[in-house]
Amino acid sequence: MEPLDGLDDVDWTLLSHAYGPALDVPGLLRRLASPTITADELEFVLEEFQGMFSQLCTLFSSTLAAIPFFLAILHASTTSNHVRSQILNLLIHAIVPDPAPLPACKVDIKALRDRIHKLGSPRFVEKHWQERYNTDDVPDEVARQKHEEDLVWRMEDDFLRLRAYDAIAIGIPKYCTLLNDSTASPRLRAMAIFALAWFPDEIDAIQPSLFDVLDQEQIPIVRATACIALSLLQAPQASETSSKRMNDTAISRRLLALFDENGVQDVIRFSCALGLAFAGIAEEKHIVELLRKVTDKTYLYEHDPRNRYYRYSEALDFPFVFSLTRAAMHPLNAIKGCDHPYVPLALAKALVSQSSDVSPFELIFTTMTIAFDGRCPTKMPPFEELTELQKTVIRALVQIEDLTWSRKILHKWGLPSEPKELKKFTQTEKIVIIFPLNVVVESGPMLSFRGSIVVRGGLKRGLATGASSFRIPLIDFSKFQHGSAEDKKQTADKIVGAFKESGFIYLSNHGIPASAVENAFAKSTEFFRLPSETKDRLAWADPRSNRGYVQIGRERVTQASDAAEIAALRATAPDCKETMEIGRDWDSVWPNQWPAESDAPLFKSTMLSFFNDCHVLHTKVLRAIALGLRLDEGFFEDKIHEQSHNLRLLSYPPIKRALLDGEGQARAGAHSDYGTMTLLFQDDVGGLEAQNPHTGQFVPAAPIPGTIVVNVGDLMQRWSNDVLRSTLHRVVAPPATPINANEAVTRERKSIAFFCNPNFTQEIACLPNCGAPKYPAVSTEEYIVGRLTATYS
Ligand SMILES: O=C(O)CCC(=O)C(=O)O
Ligand SMILES: [Fe+2]
Repeated sequence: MEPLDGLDDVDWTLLSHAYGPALDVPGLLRRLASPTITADELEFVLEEFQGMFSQLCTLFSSTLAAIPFFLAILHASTTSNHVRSQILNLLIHAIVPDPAPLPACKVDIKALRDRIHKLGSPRFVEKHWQERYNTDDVPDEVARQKHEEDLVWRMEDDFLRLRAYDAIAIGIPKYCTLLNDSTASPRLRAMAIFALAWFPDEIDAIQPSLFDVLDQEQIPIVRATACIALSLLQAPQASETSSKRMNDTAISRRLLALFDENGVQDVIRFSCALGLAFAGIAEEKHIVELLRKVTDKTYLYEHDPRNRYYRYSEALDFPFVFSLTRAAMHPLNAIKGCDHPYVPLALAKALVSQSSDVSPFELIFTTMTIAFDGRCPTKMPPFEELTELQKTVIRALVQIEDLTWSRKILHKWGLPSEPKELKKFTQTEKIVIIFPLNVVVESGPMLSFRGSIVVRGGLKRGLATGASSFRIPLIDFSKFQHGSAEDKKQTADKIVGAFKESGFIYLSNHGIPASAVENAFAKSTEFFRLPSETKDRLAWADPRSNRGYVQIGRERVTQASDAAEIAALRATAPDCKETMEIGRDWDSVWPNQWPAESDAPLFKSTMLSFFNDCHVLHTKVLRAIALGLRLDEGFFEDKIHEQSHNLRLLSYPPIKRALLDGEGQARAGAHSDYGTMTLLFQDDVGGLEAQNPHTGQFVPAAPIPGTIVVNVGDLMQRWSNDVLRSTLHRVVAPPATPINANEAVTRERKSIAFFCNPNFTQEIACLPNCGAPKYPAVSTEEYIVGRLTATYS
């Protein structure tokens, strides 16, 4: 049979993908099946499919229709190894939006089947209607039908995912035969193993094939991939009771034995440790193995896909992980310092010696979390009341040069972020870091704590594998506000799709008049031109208020020319910017800090009106998010109406190029925002960049006139159970203009950010339709105040 028999029997005009009707799908499939496809053409075709099918993490009718043809091409003898690997990658991304080596990333097929089954049960629609409207009445026929349509629409994603899952599962025997097909490349074998990991219901059929890989495979990374796949296969689905014992399964026994095998390669030992951590049965030696990867940049360096990222290449790296370090970090996060004190100590040591490739921000967070046994005290006790472990960790923090973007974390723990203040807190004039346990991870810990770690919670940031392109889509919001019902749903899906994938969108036709934005920028510019003394009188004073003028970077930096002075300034003030923070104006406790009307005419009224415009737009975007998550459109309304937002005017002064050339220097270092979402208005200078979570690369979010950049914040990521992504971003300097033979100056930049928050008393517990909760519920206040207090000190 030709692989594409039947392609023309499908009416592709009736089907759609992310970019509209699926008319181009048959042509692309033909090109993919052609044995003479060129490398460039293949790259194009794959990128198209990637975008259409999995870019938005949403399934489309054409995805389903294309699956049998993908399987046929996979089977065809004329298909190259490379195309086969790529097909496997596409197929798995269609059913597992974020395939990473974590049980939490599995699709919960059992729950999916249950949900769909329930919809068909007698009188389900009526019962659901009665619950929804809290009534004992019976819906009339029109109401019933409308409710049923609505339910079906809400479950469309579930239907498609389950059908896609079943369609892709048909290929399992084929994926298994690839494992000992002598013509299959190592990369293809690794991809086939990766594909097999997502079908726990078929574990009986798959396990023997993967055990064969452990016995016979020669290439270490392929064997290592099998270790991870096996542990994922046996990890319980979220809806199953986690009491399923995994310490005495054939798989766990295999991994335990392999870990200890003489002469086994590091990458296999590491993968066994990861697998045992999933199973909740990691012992100290396994934890140490994971710790080693986090604290030693060079360990397994050559195996880390992050260091050898080739798009669509046949390079042999882990199909599962984007970064081995991040994979290792995840189980470590669940450890308690009282059980395993060597873990936070080793992490603190890595922080000070900069021997980890994890950002200080994340490393501090994890180190502190572990040192405080997973709890963040509501009030930091006096230093002398802390445990020795906690003292050592905090003393280590004093040694870190750049704490700028770690302020949020330090404040969360009630610690001052100024190095001087922090030093004072530790009461040691001369800071000597003592690592009392002489933590040398390489040679194993000095203490012998026995215990296991349980993998809890989810993935902080995506570890999606494979070649995923990063787009910040431009979305026409008028289609949501004024379009047909269908337009509205599609726009909501696009927004949610993009928030799942990149966490960033551009919004055009957003409804805030251009004149309002222009006025806000004009008044902001006038404000920052005021003399320093005038601005200083409005100084930001209290973190709970989070209102007022903040001068962080200091204009001094731009004038400094003496090398020693520059170095000193760099150490203390890497971010060169000043800001003005404005909150809701009717707060009885925390008044805004307004300049006198005579100093800044119309500043207050302009900003208050802009605050309101932004609040209104943010409620509309949240309506779109609600729809896109298949919630009631008004779901968020009563959770956000108190307007606990923060309007921030930003001004980045012109700066000599040399000052921004140093390593890590940026106008604003990489960070994520902490609220639900941020509306960002920027001038035409540029410099904003968002991090592609798949590759770690920063991608410019260049200014597009008339649009607003909207990004998801940490609180929304947590609220949505990691379904929506809070993406790291930063501001770098655009090209500089030479001012003389030796020096160049970068233009000044203005931006306005509107940070949106829920009501402070709102409980943030996993939203409906977002999977099994990974995080305990917290109130907004509990979550944010620690971070809000931290904005600047
Ligand atoms: O100035 C910008 O464009 C971004 C500022 C930002 O990301 C922030 O203040 O959180
Ligand atoms: Fe930001």
